[in-house]
This record gives sequence, structure tokens and C-alpha cells, in this order.
Amino acid sequence: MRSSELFKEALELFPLGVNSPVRYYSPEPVMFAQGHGSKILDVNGKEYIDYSLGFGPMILGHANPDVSNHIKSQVDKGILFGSISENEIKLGKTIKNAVGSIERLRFTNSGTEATMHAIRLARGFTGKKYIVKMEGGYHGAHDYALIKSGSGTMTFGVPSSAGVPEEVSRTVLVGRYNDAESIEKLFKEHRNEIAAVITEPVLGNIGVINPENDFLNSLREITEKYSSLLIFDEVITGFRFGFKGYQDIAGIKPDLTTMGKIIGGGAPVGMFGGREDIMAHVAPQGDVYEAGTFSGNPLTMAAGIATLDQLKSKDYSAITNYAARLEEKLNSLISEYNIDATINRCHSMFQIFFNKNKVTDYKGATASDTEKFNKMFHTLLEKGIFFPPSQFETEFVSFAHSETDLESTVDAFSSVLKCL
Ligand SMILES: Cc1ncc(COP(=O)(O)O)c(C=O)c1O
Ligand SMILES: N[C@H](C=O)CCC(=O)O
Repeated sequence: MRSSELFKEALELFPLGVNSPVRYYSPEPVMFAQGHGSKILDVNGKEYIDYSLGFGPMILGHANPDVSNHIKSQVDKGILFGSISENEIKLGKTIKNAVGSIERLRFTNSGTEATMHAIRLARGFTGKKYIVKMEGGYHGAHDYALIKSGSGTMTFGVPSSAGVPEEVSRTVLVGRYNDAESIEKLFKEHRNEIAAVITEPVLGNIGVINPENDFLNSLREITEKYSSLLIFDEVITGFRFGFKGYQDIAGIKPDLTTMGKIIGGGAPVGMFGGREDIMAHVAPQGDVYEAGTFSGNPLTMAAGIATLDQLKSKDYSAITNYAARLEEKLNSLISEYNIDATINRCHSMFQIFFNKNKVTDYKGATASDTEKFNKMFHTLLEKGIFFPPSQFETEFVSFAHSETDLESTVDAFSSVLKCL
């Protein structure tokens, strides 16, 4: 009851009661109060196994003691100085040492800011106007990203947002992920005018879609051929699969990389970085302006340092194996109940599409049965399993998920399939 009462108050304050669209689901979202390890608790005291993990950042689980202690200790020392502080250097060094393509970096306060500035930098550096993004690729909520976008924009049917001037949206060209020909075609049509291609190396905002057919390599080759930059948006994938980016797994060196989520340990963060000669164009060293009162703030940096310090010695195969075993068990239930569904997984992130065909792109993702997904989401919620509330998001596994969590999830899933 308390959750419903609170939501009524939220409705009087925020558009449809939420501060980010993806948090809303019908008839009303559950109001959460606490999180510990792999579990979150709602205001009524009900516990859920969490596969949303704050949409990705909480890879160590909720209220990780070391992260909490670092934050508390920084609170006692002051949380904002409006000047350079040691924590920025510590976290910056860790990221630079871990990700080979990042020679210089700048912290921002969100992934949205990171991609917005990376795009401006690519345009400032190359002197070219156009940007190529992927259909269903999500890079945050700024004007250059809200064109045929993923995540909440797809969930709520506004892949290209109102309010983005046509003059702006015309400078963003849309290609198809896993279809290098569609990208090369754009370059042929806009010869020498494309500043950069930006892509999530693994799509994570229309469910999970893995790169296929050497797609990422082709992007590297095409961008080099046309003297354009390659930007990997690793806001989700950075430090999720190992102590690096997905670029290391793919063996590709992008010119610029954006990160967020995990590098802030659950505190608001973003980062863009890459080749030194490109980053030299960022103000005050160069003429591409970028700024933020809270960028690199000591509190976020403390949470990030504590998170990456722990991740450095983690065996990532633990979370990959958990997700692989869960996938295997869910797949055998899907066969047993003869349901048209397919699971896409990349290491420790996965999504279930109610679609009998393999999903490799935007078209496949949107052809999935979202009503079934919503039914699954609500049944799981009732059974104490929290998935992100949309087909066009991603489930994540944390280092805090246990064997018991896995068994409970499989049991709950079995009940879901019975009533589909
Ligand atoms: C790949 C990707 N890029 C950018 C963003 C934007 O990050 P933020 O929500 O921190 O602004 C997100 C998630 O929101 C994301 O998944
Ligand atoms: N899919 C988004 C990020 O990855 C969800 C976060 C949000 O928009 O609130």
C-alpha cells in the first residue's frame, strides 16, 4: 500500500511520476527503498533479486561495503572543491592504464554528456558535419542522440524525439548495426563530410545484440578509409566483461571512447577519452568547449576508485558463467514449454526476446512480442525477480548474485512460461 501511496505523490511532482522514462511501467512502478548485494527491497519490505542493477552500474551488487566506506570517508572530507583533486587523478590513471586506446580523458557527469561532448569533439577535430549512428543505438538524451534511438525512446514509441530541430537531426545519419554495407553507403553519399561513426560495440538498448560478420572491424576500416573517427560508446560495456572495454575483446582501437555507469560505482558519471592528438582539442587546451561544475567531483571519483580497485582482481568468468548457466536453464524451459523465444547474451548481460527467429538487428528486436515480455516482467516481479521493465533494455549479472539466486530465478521463470 505504501508504495502506491508514494507513487500518487510522485505523480503530482514528476511527469508520469518518474525522473527517467525507463523507470515507468504500468500500472505503477514499485517504489524501492534499499539494496544489499544482489537484492533490492521495496518500501513495503518485499525483496527482489535484481537484474537491472541500476541499469548496469552496480556490478559489485548494492551497498558494497568498500564502496560505501570510500564514499563515507570522502563525505567527511568535503564533496566539492571546484578544482582539481587527487581522486580524479587516481581514477583517471586506472582507466587510462586499463584501456589502451585512451591516452587522454575527461570526466563528465553522465553518459549523455560524454557522448554529446565526444560528438562535438569529433566535429571540431575533423571539421566535418555529419555523424553516423546505428538504428536502435542509444547514446543518451541529447539532440544528436535522439534519432532512431533505443532504450526508453523505443519503449514509449518516440525513437526520434519531438523538440529536436530538423536542422540538427539532418546532420545525424542512421545506419544498420551488423550491416557494414549500409554504413559504407552513407559514406559514399556524404563523401568527406562524416566526422564520426558512433556505436555501442554490443547493442544494449534494444535488448542485447552481439556484433556479427566482422562488423566492428568493418567500421574501423570504413572510418579509416574516409578519414572519419570511430567512437565506441562503452557506457554499458566498459569494465562489464573484464577490466577493460569491449574494444579489447574485439581487438579494435577506436579513436574515441565514452564510458559511464560502472566507472562511477553507482554515482553519476561519464567519461570521454581517446587519442591524445584529438583530446588536445578539448578546452582549455583546445577550442572545443566542454565543462561541468560537478565533473570529476571527489565523491563520484571515490565510488569509482573503490569499484575499479575491486574489479581489478575479480574473476569475470564468475559472472559470465552465472549468465551462461541461467541462459542454458531458461532455454531448456523455453523448449519444454514450446515458447517462441530466443535469448541473446554477451558475457554477463542478456535479454529474452519473444521471437522465434534469431535477433541480430533493430528490425528483429522490434518484431518481438512485447506484450509477452511485459507479462513476463510482471510475473517475475510478483515472484520477487526484478528485470528492467522493457524488452528494449538489458539484464545484468553482478558479482553478488549467488547460486540460490540462480535457482530462484529459474523457478520463477518456470511459472512465467506456464502462464504465457
Ligand atoms: C550506451 C549508452 N550510452 C549512453 C547512455 C547515457 O548515459 P546516462 O544515462 O548516464 O546519461 C546510456 C544509458 O543511459 C547508454 O546505455
Ligand atoms: N537504457 C538506459 C541506459 O542504459 C536506461 C537508463 C535511463 O535512461 O534512465
